[in-house]
Amino acid sequence: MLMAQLNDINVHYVDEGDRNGAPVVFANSLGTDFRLWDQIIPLLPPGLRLIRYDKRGHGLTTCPAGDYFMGDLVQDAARLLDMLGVKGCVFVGLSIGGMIAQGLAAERLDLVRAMVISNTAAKIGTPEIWKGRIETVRKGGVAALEQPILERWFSKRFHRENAAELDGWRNMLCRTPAAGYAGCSAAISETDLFDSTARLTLPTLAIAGSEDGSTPPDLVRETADLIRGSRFHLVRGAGHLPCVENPNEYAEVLTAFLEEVGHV
Ligand SMILES: O=C(O)CCC(=O)CC(=O)O
Repeated sequence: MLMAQLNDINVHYVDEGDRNGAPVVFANSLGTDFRLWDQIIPLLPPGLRLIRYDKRGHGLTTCPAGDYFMGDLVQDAARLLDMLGVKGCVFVGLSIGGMIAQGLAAERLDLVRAMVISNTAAKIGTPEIWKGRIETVRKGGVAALEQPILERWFSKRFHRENAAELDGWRNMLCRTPAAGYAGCSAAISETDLFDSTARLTLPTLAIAGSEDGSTPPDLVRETADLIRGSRFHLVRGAGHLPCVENPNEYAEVLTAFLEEVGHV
């Protein structure tokens, strides 16, 4: 097991593929760990260095008590990449992971040469929505929000046709520590990246899912439109986690982007 000892936390990560290859880094969504990308990794071209990690409060990474800030999450990513000696990666972030991507690109362009912002936005939800979710989770655990979250994460078709896999994602979600889910929710609640993202000029691919109940396509497109020259791809029939619902299409569009930016 790989654990990186950073400032105040230990981060669980995996560093696979070609250690001398061009680096691609993956950041997960709220309530998921780095297994989110399990189906994508084997579909990517050979020769890449593929790094995935569990953000604070998730997976095997330390789960501090209290509210987190987006700055903490961005610093964690930067410290991990510094520790691994990574420069000029393509950073792929989904939902809160996509917020981390935007924050990291704004602060550390030496680390990120291009980004994929998937099912995310410069601002997600409202402080009122997040306050309600945080209170519920701190009282009743993540399981108290399980049903509506799974409805936002996956299309109706996936719910109908993939009962066993859905159960696995439900388990991952419900086993997320309440403190980690609430801490990251507090970070999202306080985050509005509109101004800093509008100043970004790095190559960017935005991906949305047509059935996404958390970050609907229009919201993702609005953020993509802030970044000059960005591309937008809609995965039809998928919810908030298109890398799970349609890994082939997701890997295909990601590979095309990696080729376009000269990373493969
Ligand atoms: O998934 C995230 O990282 C945050 C967006 C969200 O609202 C997730 C959900 O629908 O529960």
